[in-house]
Amino acid sequence: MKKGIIQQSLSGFYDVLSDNELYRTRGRGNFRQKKIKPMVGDQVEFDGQNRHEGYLLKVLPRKNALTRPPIANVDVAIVVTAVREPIFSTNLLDRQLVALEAQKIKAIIYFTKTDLLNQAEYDAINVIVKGYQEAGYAVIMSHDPFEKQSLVALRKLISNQIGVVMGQTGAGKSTLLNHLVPSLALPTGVISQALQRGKHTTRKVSLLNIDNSLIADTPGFSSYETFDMTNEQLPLYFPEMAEIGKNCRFRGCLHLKEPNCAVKEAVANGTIMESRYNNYSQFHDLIVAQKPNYKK
Ligand SMILES: Nc1nc2c(ncn2[C@@H]2O[C@H](COP(=O)(O)OP(=O)(O)OP(=O)(O)O)[C@@H](O)[C@H]2O)c(=O)[nH]1
Ligand SMILES: [Zn+2]
Repeated sequence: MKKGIIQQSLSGFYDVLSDNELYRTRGRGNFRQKKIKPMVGDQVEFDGQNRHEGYLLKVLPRKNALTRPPIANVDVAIVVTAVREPIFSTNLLDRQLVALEAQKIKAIIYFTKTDLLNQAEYDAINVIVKGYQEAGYAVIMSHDPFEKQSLVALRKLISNQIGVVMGQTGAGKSTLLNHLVPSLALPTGVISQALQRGKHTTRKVSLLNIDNSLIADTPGFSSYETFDMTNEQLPLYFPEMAEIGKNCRFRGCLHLKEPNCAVKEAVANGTIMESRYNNYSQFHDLIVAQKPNYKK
């Protein structure tokens, strides 16, 4: 019996990385009965020899799991966010950040396509960048999106961890990974001018060796609808609101209609970004309307 990590999953096969070797395995028959669905990032026990098909014997307990992209046991996520092509939306960014907070995954926001902006547009995005930094997020943005300094900063933030690159299709996830490690030579797509979005060039989740880290490239999405949480949990997943919300008059304040709400005050005086608050309130209503209501 060996131990390893699922590096990729393809039509019923799981490639397991163990001591720098890859082993091709299949799930044991009883996985299906037990409703065990192995995921990339799973720590597993398996039987196998090189160049022979082996068997996954056991999936070890997960510390976390994302549904979109599907991956388990992630320490850090690089949220690749294009400032245009596809159009930038704080709403989509906040949806991803909430999903990451819920799974206790550290987020790094990496802006791409800044080379397509004029100075005034760049300055406008920079205000948003400052807002996210003040909310506690690591943000990487520069005029030249893949300049050395940005890549060095990113390397430091992901060093020695298991990570995932996520974001809209066409945002530049594979392009970023190719800049980090040119020998990867991952295929990259084109942006459809008509749809102003990418064409799903990356089709599977797979972990790649990047320096001393394992980072997954993942297929992009065009919308992000995952809210696996209750409306009471949601405010905890906006870290700046969770912090300031300690001063609200009511415990469990949802920062909506309650009086003496410290969060609403902070929005009014500009300490909390208005866009974050508006997104929060929209997500809150979406979760309440979600049927059946998600219960932990
Ligand atoms: N000008 C400019 N083009 C970029 C930048 N980043 C990516 N691109 C281009 O945008 C297109 C899409 O990039 P990809 O790296 O394939 O995007 P992706 O996020 O991996 O897309 P999916 O695999 O579909 O999820 C390619 O033509 C890239 O060359 C950038 O910072 N500036
Ligand atoms: Zn409040």
